Amino acid sequence: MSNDDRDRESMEVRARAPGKIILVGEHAVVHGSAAVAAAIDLYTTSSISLLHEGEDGDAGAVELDLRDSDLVFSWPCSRLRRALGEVSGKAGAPTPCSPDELAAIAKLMEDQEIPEAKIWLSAGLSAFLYLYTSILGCRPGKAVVTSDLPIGAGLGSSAAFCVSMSGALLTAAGTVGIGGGSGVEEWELFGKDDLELVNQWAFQGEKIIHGKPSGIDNSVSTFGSMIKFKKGELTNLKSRNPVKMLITDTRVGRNTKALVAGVSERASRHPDAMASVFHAVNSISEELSSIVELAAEDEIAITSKEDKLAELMEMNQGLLQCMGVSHSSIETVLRTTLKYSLVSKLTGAGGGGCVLTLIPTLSANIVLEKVATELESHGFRCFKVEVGGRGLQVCRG
Ligand SMILES: Nc1ncnc2c1ncn2[C@@H]1O[C@H](COP(=O)(O)OP(=O)(O)O)[C@@H](O)[C@H]1O
Ligand SMILES: C[C@@](O)(CCOP(=O)(O)O)CC(=O)O
Ligand SMILES: [Mg+2]
Repeated sequence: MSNDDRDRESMEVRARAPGKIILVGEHAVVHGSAAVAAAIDLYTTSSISLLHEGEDGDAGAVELDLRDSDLVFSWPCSRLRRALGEVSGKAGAPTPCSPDELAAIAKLMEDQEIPEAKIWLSAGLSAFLYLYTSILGCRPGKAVVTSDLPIGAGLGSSAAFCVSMSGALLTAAGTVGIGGGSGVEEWELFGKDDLELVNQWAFQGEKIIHGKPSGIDNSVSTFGSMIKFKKGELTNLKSRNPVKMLITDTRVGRNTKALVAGVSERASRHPDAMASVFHAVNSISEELSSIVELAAEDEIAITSKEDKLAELMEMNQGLLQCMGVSHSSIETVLRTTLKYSLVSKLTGAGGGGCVLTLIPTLSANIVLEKVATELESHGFRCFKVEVGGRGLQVCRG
């Protein structure tokens, strides 16, 4: 074992990746339209510690500790090798998870006692096993995950999970680099090429969780800021006065994979009508991007920018209803905020989950308090987030 390998084994690597809001364009982005998303200051943090193989021939285990759920999962390395073969870990670009590999991972899930009420975790566990074994091989190690994000609520917890995990695993493997080792705990940023690589791995993880992701969530979680995203192409949107958003979590659980599949089914039943819907969403996203950029260059006044954003968000919400992804809880939030002349739209996959409400700069705090109180009286949870911040960050403990 080289000194570098020994150093890596004795060190814990932590990576944190933000959740996101989609301002406009969800679902349509899966079908090739543009969308606009921004990172938010709620993070998922993954840590990896590599462990030594036992002296007595015990190959050790791969452990995943999901702190927020109070659940620990463990797979003996010998069991992983039997199921997946002698995977040795991969330093470069990812190879997509093959159907055979996915079937083997599904079998490995059967060994775990996932509580019925938390069965949705199995998609995240499968993505973890794929990422861990593909990057590090079947060597022993321990991963710990914590998150500020509500899970399965439209704020991109699946992407933040895949990005932070890929970042931590690739750093532990020595594939992407940060200096580290100063003993002082501080978050560092990766270089562009390293971020690109992490993003490619995270996208493969998202595919296991979402089925057919557009890649917008993992991209904004990796690179941060506010972005326009279309067909895999990312444009950074400069934004001098970040928009202020109130987020309302309806607490109605839903699943992105099922909602994305539902929209695709509707599109195959009504191809022409849905193509027009996706086209309209594309125009909305393009217009919203231009307004954000003009405002960054002081070409339009802030109030005029906010009026335009509000109108475009309202139009996008109507089209999301056309796609069949709204929900009665979302409609309740829309009606409630409209009483205070505030515009809202669902964010993420919809079907429940979170709703965005644009907070104009000139709106009084008292209005914000009143609307939040009324929303919470319906059993919803409101919170304010900072929009457009940093993406993936890493620290060696
Ligand atoms: N911290 C986490 N630990 C384990 N699995 C997670 C975590 N965060 C997300 N996931 C996985 O992602 C799924 C939620 O993803 P998704 O339905 O896309 O909603 P969203 O990304 O909007 O939160 C969960 O059901 C789980 O499988
Ligand atoms: C519906 C979609 O546009 C966004 C899904 O976001 P979330 O997983 O609900 O946070 C799907 C995608 O773009 O991959
Ligand atoms: Mg998701």
